[in-house]
Amino acid sequence: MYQIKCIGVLTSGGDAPGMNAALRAVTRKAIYHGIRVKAICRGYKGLIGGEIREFQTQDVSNIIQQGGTIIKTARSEEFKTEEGMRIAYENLRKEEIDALVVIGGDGTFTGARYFAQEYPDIPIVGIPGTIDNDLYGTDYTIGYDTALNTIVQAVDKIRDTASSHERLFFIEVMGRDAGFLALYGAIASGAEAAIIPEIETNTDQLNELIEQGFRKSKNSSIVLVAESDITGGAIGISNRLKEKYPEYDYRVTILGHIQRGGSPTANDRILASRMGAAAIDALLDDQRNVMIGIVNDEIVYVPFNKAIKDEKPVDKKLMDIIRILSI
Ligand SMILES: Nc1ncnc2c1ncn2[C@@H]1O[C@H](COP(=O)(O)OP(=O)(O)O)[C@@H](O)[C@H]1O
Ligand SMILES: O=P(O)(O)OC[C@H]1O[C@](O)(COP(=O)(O)O)[C@@H](O)[C@@H]1O
Ligand SMILES: [Mg+2]
Repeated sequence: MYQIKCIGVLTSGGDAPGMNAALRAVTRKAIYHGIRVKAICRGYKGLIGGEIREFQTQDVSNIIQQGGTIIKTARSEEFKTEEGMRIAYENLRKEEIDALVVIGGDGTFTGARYFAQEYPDIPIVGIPGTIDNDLYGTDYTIGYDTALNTIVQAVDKIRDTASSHERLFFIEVMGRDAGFLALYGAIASGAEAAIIPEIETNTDQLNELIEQGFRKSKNSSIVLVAESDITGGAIGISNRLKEKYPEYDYRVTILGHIQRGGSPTANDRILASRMGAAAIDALLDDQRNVMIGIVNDEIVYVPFNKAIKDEKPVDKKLMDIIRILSI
């Protein structure tokens, strides 16, 4: 069996609270096992650019509570090319890195999978770091819980104005093409509805809300809308409302990047610590091209192709909960 002597670690794609906690766990667990650690700055972009430096245990001191990622992140078009991948591989060889831990989302794992096909001698393990929670094979991704809590805090504040002015608010949350933040954010904030891309009857959802529920017993309403071309986002939905029901006094709030920042919650720190340690265990166990997942509180290994390609289902019954609890 080939023994891993040095790993590279990078964060890639959108930053997520808890990425630093994962970086800390990967670094310390590797060093604990006598493996050297090299941090690659700015994701695949920095791998191509050779932005690589060795980390000691003190390099990850005092970061468990910090949002963002101290080793920076980036989205790299060059890594999608043959030439970009070749340069990346040469840099790994030059640095004597013989395995890679990538912390990111579906795009990061797609890149890792193609890279592994081209250069199979470098085992890669992925850690799911994205607020979107859109990866199959894991109940949670790092950053999702923090983003959800940020959404709830923001909606609580907006509700003050909604109820004082007796207004309807459409609040857009992130998620790319996934509705987890909108759906669970709606339940946790007591919103009257969630409009998510996984349920394609958005017009019906809007009509149902307005005709059956809205303003029967309340003078204000909050609707969480997942960003997506399918939903049209909060602006798209509100434009449709304006056409059909011009009498409503409504406002649109797009929460935007506040959802990506801030100190990670205890849950995200624990998840990141467990997943970071598990990534090193996986490499020691000769695993390759797998994402670390968590299912029913147990660590699992999910092949990259499954994590990326398989649809992660949302529990549509939760829409009923929102509807029933907002009568
Ligand atoms: N098809 C691909 N081939 C090679 N690399 C890819 C591919 N898709 C994504 N990547 C790499 O992964 C990076 C991060 O992906 P992105 O979708 O931006 O974020 P996330 O990993 O958070 O989903 C991209 O900037 C690119 O460098
Ligand atoms: O910050 P950017 O580059 O505008 O990207 C916004 C996108 O990144 C996210 O915040 C996180 O997505 P990823 O984790 O896939 O990068 C999405 O919810 C959002 O659509
Ligand atoms: Mg993604």
